Amino acid sequence: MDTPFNEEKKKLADVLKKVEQQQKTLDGIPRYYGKDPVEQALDAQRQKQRQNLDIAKKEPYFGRLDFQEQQTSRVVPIYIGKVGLQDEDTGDLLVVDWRAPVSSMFYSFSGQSDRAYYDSPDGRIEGTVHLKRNIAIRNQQLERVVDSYVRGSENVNVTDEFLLYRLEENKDHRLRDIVSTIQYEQDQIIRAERNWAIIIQGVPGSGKTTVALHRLAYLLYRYQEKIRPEKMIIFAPNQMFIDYISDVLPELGVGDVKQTTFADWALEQLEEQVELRSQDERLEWWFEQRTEGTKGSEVARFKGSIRFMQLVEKRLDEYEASFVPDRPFVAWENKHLPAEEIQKWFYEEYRHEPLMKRKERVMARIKRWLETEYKEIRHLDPRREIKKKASAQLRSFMKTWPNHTPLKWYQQLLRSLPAEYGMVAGKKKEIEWEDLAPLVAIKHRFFGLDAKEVYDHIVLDEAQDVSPYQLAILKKHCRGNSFTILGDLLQNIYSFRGITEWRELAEVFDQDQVRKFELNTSYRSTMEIIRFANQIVSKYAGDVALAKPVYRSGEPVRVIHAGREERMEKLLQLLRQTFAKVQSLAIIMRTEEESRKIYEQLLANGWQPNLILSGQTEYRGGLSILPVYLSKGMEFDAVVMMDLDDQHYPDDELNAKLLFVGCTRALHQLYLLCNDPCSPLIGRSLADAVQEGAVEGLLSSVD
Ligand SMILES: Nc1ncnc2c1ncn2[C@@H]1O[C@H](COP(=O)(O)OP(=O)(O)OP(=O)(O)O)[C@@H](O)[C@H]1O
Repeated sequence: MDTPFNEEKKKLADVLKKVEQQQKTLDGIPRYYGKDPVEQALDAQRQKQRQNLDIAKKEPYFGRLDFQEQQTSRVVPIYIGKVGLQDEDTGDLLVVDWRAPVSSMFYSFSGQSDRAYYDSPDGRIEGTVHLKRNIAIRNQQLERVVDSYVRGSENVNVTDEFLLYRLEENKDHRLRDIVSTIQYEQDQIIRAERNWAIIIQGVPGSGKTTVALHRLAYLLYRYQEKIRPEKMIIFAPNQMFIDYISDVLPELGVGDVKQTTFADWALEQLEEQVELRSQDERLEWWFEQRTEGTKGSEVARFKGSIRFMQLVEKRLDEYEASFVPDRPFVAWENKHLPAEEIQKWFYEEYRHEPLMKRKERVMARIKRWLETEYKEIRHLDPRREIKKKASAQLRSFMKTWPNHTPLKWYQQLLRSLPAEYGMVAGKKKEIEWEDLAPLVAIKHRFFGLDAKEVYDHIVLDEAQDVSPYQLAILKKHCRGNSFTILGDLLQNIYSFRGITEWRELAEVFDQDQVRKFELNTSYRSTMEIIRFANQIVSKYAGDVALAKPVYRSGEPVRVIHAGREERMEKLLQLLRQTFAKVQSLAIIMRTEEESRKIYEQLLANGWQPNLILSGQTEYRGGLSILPVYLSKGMEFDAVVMMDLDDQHYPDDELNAKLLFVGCTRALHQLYLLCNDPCSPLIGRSLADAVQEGAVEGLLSSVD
C-alpha cells in the first residue's frame, strides 16, 4: 500500500498537470478590449480564472478531509485550497475553496468524535469524517503530510503538530495568510454574519489582523453579489503597517481593497480645508518626556467622546434652527415672499438635504419665483430695472444667511467652550488629531455624505487607539453595520486619545448589532516569551485576559546585564551571534532619539540597519531599529529590547504596556539588555519567570 506521502505526491502531480492544461487553454484566448458587455464579462471571468490558476499553481491545496455524507456509502476526499478548481473534462471539483461551506469542517473538526456537519445553502449536511490531513506544498513540491485524524486509529487530535511546524518557521518582512492552519475560534470570527459589528479583544499575536483580513476574503466570497472589494476599507494605525500587511489580501486572491489611516481618510473627506498638526511633538511628550499632568490628554479624550459628539450635534441643531432669517424677502415694492414660506421650503420640503444644499435650493427657488413674477409686469423697461433691483435684493438677502465653512463653525463652537478646549495656537487652519472626527461630522451636516464613500464592510485595526466619536463617524459610512473592530486593551499605549474599555466603542451601536469575541491564544511567540511578557503587564491587566501560549517551546528569554560602557559591545556581540540565523531582528529602543543614536553607532560598526521612525511608509525587514511605541502590530524573529533600566522603564502603567508590546513582537528569541538599576518592571517579571524556568538569568552574558 502507498504511504500517505506517495499517495499525495501522485495526486499533486495530477492536479498540477490539470492546472497547467487549463492555463494553456486560457493563454490561447486573447484579451477582449471591445465594447460588447457580454464579451467584457466573459473576459473578466477569464482574467479572474487566470489569477486563480496562478495562485493554485504554487500551492493548489493544503488540506484534505475524507467525508461520508449521512445515508450515503461513498467516502469523498475533499481537497481544500485557497481557490476552487474544477476538472474541465469531468466537471468534478478538484479543489474546494477554503471559504466554501463544506470547508468549514476542516477548521471545526476536532477529532473528539467522527461526526461532523456543515451548513450548506440547502440546509445542514451531516456525516462522518474518515480522515483529516494537512498537506504542505511549496513551489509545487510536496513537503509534508500530517494526518491529524484517521478514523479508527488511536492517533487523534494531533492538529498542533502541523500548526507548530508552521509557527516555527522564520518570517520575512510581510504578514502572511494562514488558510492552512486557521484555528476554530478564529474561524468562528471569519465566518461570522455580515451584518454584525464584531469587536475582537485579542492578546498579542492571537491573529487579530490576520483574521480580519481573512474575514474580508470570506465576505467577498460568501456575498459576491452584494459586496465588492472597492466597497471595503481597512483602517490601520500607520502607512508602514499597511505596507507590512499588504501581501495577505493578494495572497488570498483579493484586490482593490482600500487601506488607509483614519487621519488620511478624514483629511480626504475635508478636502484639504484644514492642516493636521504634526503629532510628533505630542507623541514625544506622551512617550518620552511625560511629566505629571494630563491636561492635553483629557481634552483629546473629551473631544473623542460621545458626550462631545452630542454637544456638537446639539449645537448644529441650534444652528439649523436659526439658519433662516426671520424676515420676508422683499423683491420690490409691494412684492415679497413671506418668511413663513421660505422657512417652510427650508425646514419641511428640503429637510432631508444637507444644510448648505438647502440654502442653494431655497435661493434657486426664489429665483424661479422671481421669474414668474417678472412675467406679470407688462412693460419692458420697468421690467429690466425691476429685475436688476430684485437680483441685488436677493444677493443682499442671501448675505444675511449664515455662511460658515466647517472649520470656521467648529472654531466658533470651541471658542464658546471653556478655554482649554480651544484650537491649537499656530496656523489658522491647523487642527489636532481629535478635531478630525467633529470636523467630518460638521462637513456631513453642511454638505452631505457622498454615496461613493459608503462602504459594504469596514475593518478597524488597533481599535483601542480609536475614539468613539471616530467610530460613530465611520458607522455613518457603513451599510448595515458590517464592521470588524479589533484590538487589545493591554496594548492601549495611546490611551490619551483612545479607549480604555470596549464598552466605549460598543455603545456606538445598538446592542443587538454587536458581537464581542475574545482571542486569548498567542500564536506568534514561544511559551517562554509569552510567560515573561505576561508577568510584566499582569498588574495592570484588570479584567483583560492574559495571553495563553501555544505549546511551542523555544529558547529561554535572555536578560543580559550590560552597563552603560559595555552596552554597545554587548549588542554587537549579540547581533553577530543571532542575526545570521534569522530573517528579521528588531532592536527596540525607548525613544526616537535613542533609536537614531544606536542607528548611527551600528552604521559606524559596519551594519546596515533600517531605522524606523514615525511617518515611515515602508517596512523592509532584515535588521530594524525602532522606538518601542512604533513596534505595535509588527513582528520579528528576534527582538533585542535595549536599556531596561528604571529611568527608561519605570514602574507605571504606560511603561509596563510599552515593555509588554515590545516583548510580544518576538516570535522565537527575546533578549533584554539591562542596565543598573534594572527596571522594576522586569525585576518583578524576572523573579516570577525564573521560577517558571522561562528566563535564563539576570547576569547571563553574551559569550
Ligand atoms: N492560526 C494560525 N496559524 C498560523 N499562524 C498564525 C495563526 N494565527 C496567527 N498566526 C500568526 O501569528 C502572528 C500574529 O498574527 P497577527 O499579527 O495577526 O496577530 P495580532 O493579534 O494582530 O497581534 P498584535 O496584537 O500583536 O498586533 C502572525 O505571524 C500570524 O501569521
